[in-house]
Amino acid sequence: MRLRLEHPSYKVCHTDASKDTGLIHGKVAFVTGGTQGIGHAIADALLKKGAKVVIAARDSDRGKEVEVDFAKLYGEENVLFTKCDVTLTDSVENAIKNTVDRYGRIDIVGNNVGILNEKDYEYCINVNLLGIIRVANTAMKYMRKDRGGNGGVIINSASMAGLEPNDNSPVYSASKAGIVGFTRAWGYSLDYDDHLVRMNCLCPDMTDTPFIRSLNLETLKEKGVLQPELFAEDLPHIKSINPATVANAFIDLVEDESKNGAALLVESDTKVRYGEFMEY
Ligand SMILES: NC(=O)c1ccc[n+]([C@@H]2O[C@H](COP(=O)([O-])OP(=O)(O)OC[C@H]3O[C@@H](n4cnc5c(N)ncnc54)[C@H](O)[C@@H]3O)[C@@H](O)[C@H]2O)c1
Ligand SMILES: CCCCC/C=C\C=C\[C@H](O)C/C=C\C/C=C\CCCC(=O)O
Repeated sequence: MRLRLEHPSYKVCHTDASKDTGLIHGKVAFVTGGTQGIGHAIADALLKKGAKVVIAARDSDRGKEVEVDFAKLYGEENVLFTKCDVTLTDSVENAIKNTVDRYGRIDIVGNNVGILNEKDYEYCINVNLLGIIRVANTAMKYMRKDRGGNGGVIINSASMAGLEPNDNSPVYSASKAGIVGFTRAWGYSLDYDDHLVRMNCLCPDMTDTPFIRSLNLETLKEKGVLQPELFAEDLPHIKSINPATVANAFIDLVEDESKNGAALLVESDTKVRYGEFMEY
């Protein structure tokens, strides 16, 4: 049971689509897992602010549907679906190459894919942690200013579970804590002035997406979650966050150029704040 006190540094995060900070309008974004849930909300928020968005996902049928839907709203020149499985290096390289072939550059990465699977822990780490590293390292090659890119920002989807123990899912928690460490280490990189790529992460609490909606006693057992009965009982009582709130936090991390190596905690629809870490 978590004790959630009012924190003095809660901030208001709302996307003003008409405000042009010069960091999103006309820029090129690559969003993994962009066909549903948080990734879809991030893609939508970026398109609203005038970015060109490449949606990278495994399911081509769903991907093409989402491409058509977004094209109707934001113009077909501004959206592209590309097939991508984040566990496969060739697939990630191909998806990022498709992005650069179509739009000539990458400025923003929504590095968002993640799953829950305590049973097949190697696969879970492969998707959640190695997948994030694979996408970030591959995008970096095209984004780094010192390698011919334009700099930019990579935002990794971690979780509150990476900061406080999600006691039902230690492997998931470990993968997300790994993402927080990866992000913070990049944020401290001594050659930032050369590469000019910021890296931040999002740490949302339970968010109302197909991922969370698919959880019930049977699926929790299938995924090897600890004490599934206890958590299945809790699930209907949890108030999930709106994915649009998480997308607004994402936009904040892109537009606030002072943030590098930061973790933005989305605790509820009204409680968003930056994580505070020990300084040495
Ligand atoms: N929903 C939450 O409560 C919550 C809270 C905190 C963090 N997160 C994190 O946010 C991210 C998005 O979560 P969501 O709730 O929108 O999930 P979701 O399952 O609804 O969407 C994730 C998408 O990623 C895709 N995907 C899975 N494996 C893939 C692979 N190998 N390659 C490419 N795509 C793959 C899925 O098919 C799906 O389309 C995840 O990293 C998740 O861990 C979610
Ligand atoms: C009711 C729990 C069902 C199992 C959920 C499993 C994974 C969810 C992953 C999301 O990323 C959730 C995000 C944050 C949860 C973080 C910490 C939970 C701490 C446990 C508690 O509430 O006491």
